[in-house]
Amino acid sequence: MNYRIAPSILSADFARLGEEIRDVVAAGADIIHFDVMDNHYVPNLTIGPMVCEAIRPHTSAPIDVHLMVKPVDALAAMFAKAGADIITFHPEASEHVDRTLELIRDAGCKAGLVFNPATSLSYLDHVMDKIDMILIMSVNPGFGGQSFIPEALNKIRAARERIDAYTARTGREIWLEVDGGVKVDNIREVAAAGADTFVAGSAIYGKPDYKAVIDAMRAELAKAGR
Ligand SMILES: O=C(CO)[C@H](O)[C@H](O)COP(=O)(O)O
Repeated sequence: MNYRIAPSILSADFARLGEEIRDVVAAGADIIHFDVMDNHYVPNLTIGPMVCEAIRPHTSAPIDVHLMVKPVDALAAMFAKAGADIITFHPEASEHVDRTLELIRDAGCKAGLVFNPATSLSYLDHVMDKIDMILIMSVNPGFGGQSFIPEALNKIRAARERIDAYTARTGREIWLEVDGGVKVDNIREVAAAGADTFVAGSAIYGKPDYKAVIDAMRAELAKAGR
């Protein structure tokens, strides 16, 4: 299994964002996870396309933009222009999920749907061909540093079954990302349930030695048995 670790810059020092991004990539991160909150869809406010554009020259690692915004389409287009590689959004925040997925892909990015703890995976039923990543939230969106909701493991297993059936039929890979409360001490269980891409904010940026955390996560992943 090809595992990917995606530090969430939500927990980085925003006053030194470029340096924080270079540091986690030097420490072994595969992807930069970029949380966009609008104080409407979620009760918090973070960063927009201008910040994405500003950090783009600081790394060649993929920038994975998680849109916690409503409406979605205008901002998705702006992030594609600002240098995002992957753009995910919450299906219930879009009036036309299929259209938003197409908009993101037509702009040259990978597209994905995000599922809150209480959102049904049935949104996937008719759009698998237009999805490159599924993101399962293991916390309610809006804040870093929350505890992992154990029921998310069942949803990860269900998403993994859908992906494996789809890949067996089409040969096309879809990434399965998990976000919220992922730490060294639970990443192995999350991987065993079927995830291949792991967002971690406070677990990485909350410690002084990013490499030690990422190495410890990889050591746990090596034992996951998938
Ligand atoms: O999307 C998010 C919150 O909405 C964050 O990416 C997520 O919670 C990661 O933070 P942590 O690893 O500290 O839980």
